[in-house]
Amino acid sequence: MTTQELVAQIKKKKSFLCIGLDVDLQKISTHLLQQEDPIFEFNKAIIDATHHLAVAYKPNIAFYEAYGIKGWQALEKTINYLNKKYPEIFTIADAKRGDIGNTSTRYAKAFFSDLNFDSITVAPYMGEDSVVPFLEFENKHTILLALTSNRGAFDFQTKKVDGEEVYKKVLKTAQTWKNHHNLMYVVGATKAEHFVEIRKIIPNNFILVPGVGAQGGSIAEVCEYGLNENVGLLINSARGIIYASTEENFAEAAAEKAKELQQEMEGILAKM
Ligand SMILES: O=C(O)c1cc(=O)[nH]c(=O)n1[C@@H]1O[C@H](COP(=O)(O)O)[C@@H](O)[C@H]1O
Repeated sequence: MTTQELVAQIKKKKSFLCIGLDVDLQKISTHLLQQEDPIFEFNKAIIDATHHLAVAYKPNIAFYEAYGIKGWQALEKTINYLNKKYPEIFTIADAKRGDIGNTSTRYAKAFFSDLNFDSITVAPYMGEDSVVPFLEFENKHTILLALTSNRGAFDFQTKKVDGEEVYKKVLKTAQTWKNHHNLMYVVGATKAEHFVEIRKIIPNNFILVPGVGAQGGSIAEVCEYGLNENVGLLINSARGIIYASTEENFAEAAAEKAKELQQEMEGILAKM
């Protein structure tokens, strides 16, 4: 998917909501456990109930790998379902990969060619040659971790090297890489006060913002300095939406929660 197509979808739906599909069999409605593939049935119900309110879905791969081959099959069915039934949706494989170039090439093949995701999250720690194999794919997007939502973000990312925070170095350096227009970045919603500085370095790139809902981040605070003229934000919530109810009405409850967030976003977009 091109960035222009993503922006068009955001404007049409008046939403920049990304729903995290982080499925935990211990949290889903027990009636689904009798199904042959409860993970996929859960995702399908959530997607069908919320696709008009969200522009992106982000399955975190850990939640599938944790169930072995069955989890991987459920992931494959989920991405195939999204691509076939809702091709306008932007899909994110939250895999946080990155290795020596030869190995990153295989990760890129797995998520872009085989599974056909539009994007993947990648850790920048191993540097340029670990990221470029992802960037080489036309109309696929590499979402580089910059300033993450967790407490550990302060262990390395905000430490200064030569007078500058490491996460700022990541943002600046990655902008010099080949095909850097295929880059998006992750900045946690819990780090809203950093968006002024971040937008000075990357005024144009999309930023994936996890951490609203269960982690306590605020959409309004992120938007105050995070928006750009193309909107430029994808705000993700997983647990806050998909476990709004753990009963049989889980999909309707997820849709209600997603609608709340979409309406907040619509109000913000109306003021742009
Ligand atoms: O890359 C991510 O998506 C990510 C980066 C980050 O800094 N913080 C973060 O929470 N995430 C992911 O975003 C999702 C957040 O889920 P909830 O806290 O349930 O909304 C999880 O899949 C996390 O792994």
